[in-house]
Amino acid sequence: MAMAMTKPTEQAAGTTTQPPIIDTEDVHLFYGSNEALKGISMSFKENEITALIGPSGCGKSTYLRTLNRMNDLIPNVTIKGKVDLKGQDIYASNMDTVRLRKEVGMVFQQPNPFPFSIYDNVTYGLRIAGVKDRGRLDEAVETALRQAAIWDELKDKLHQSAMALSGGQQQRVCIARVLAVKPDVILLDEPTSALDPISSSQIENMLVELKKNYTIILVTHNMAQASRISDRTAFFLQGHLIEYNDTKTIFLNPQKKETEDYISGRFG
Ligand SMILES: Nc1ncnc2c1ncn2[C@@H]1O[C@H](COP(=O)(O)OP(=O)(O)OP(=O)(O)O)[C@@H](O)[C@H]1O
Repeated sequence: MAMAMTKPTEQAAGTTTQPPIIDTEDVHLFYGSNEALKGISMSFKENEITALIGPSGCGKSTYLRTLNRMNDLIPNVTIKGKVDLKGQDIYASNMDTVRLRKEVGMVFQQPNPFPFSIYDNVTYGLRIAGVKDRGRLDEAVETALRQAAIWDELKDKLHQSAMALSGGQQQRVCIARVLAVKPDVILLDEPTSALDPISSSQIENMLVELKKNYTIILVTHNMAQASRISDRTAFFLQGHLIEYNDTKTIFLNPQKKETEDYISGRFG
């Protein structure tokens, strides 16, 4: 299929002069010889939610993982192009990837709590960073669980196993675990697709609250979710970024035929 190759970043740049928190340019990613990302240029503004949408296999998760170098953990991956976080090249040889993944935290599709207590899950990142002060850890647990909108439900069972919680509660604990290390950016890869509608809606409401303090980038197959909570939406197809714009424009007035076909359910 012929892909329109206008530079989508320019559509999304708007008139603000605030520099993007993440800026990516011409990102290519190969799994062996399979080119999964074919030159992605897009940037993200602080305190916004961006949704990445597109049919299965179009490269959304792969692109998300380039933003905190999670693809480094996969063998035979080659990445070309630029990914800057607050003006710093995250692929520079001196980049501390542990620190990077604190600044750009990640939440996965399946809730993945550690087989520890709720308290130990939320304090995990702080404790490996050497924080031992009980008062500081207690405060961090309360703050993160409040931000994840689950403090009231869990405050009396912090020392129970996180594995015994429902899927929706586990996912909010996983989000609290990311929040506890005070990231700038939170990447979420289909965070509600394994959850029931009530848990999904609690997480959506939480994300809208969180964007006051964080930049949020979300892969979702749920177009209603993208249109409900995101400020901007990026449509991917076959490793290309087809269109990136305000969410309203993408859903109500898409500029590209491929986007229109996808959001109207004509393919994918
Ligand atoms: N670990 C991997 N090793 C090899 N190829 C991979 C790997 N992960 C993804 N791919 C390939 O890269 C391409 C993009 O996959 P990716 O998972 O990024 O797509 P996606 O849009 O997130 O799909 P989905 O919505 O189904 O999760 C696909 O062709 C896929 O098979």
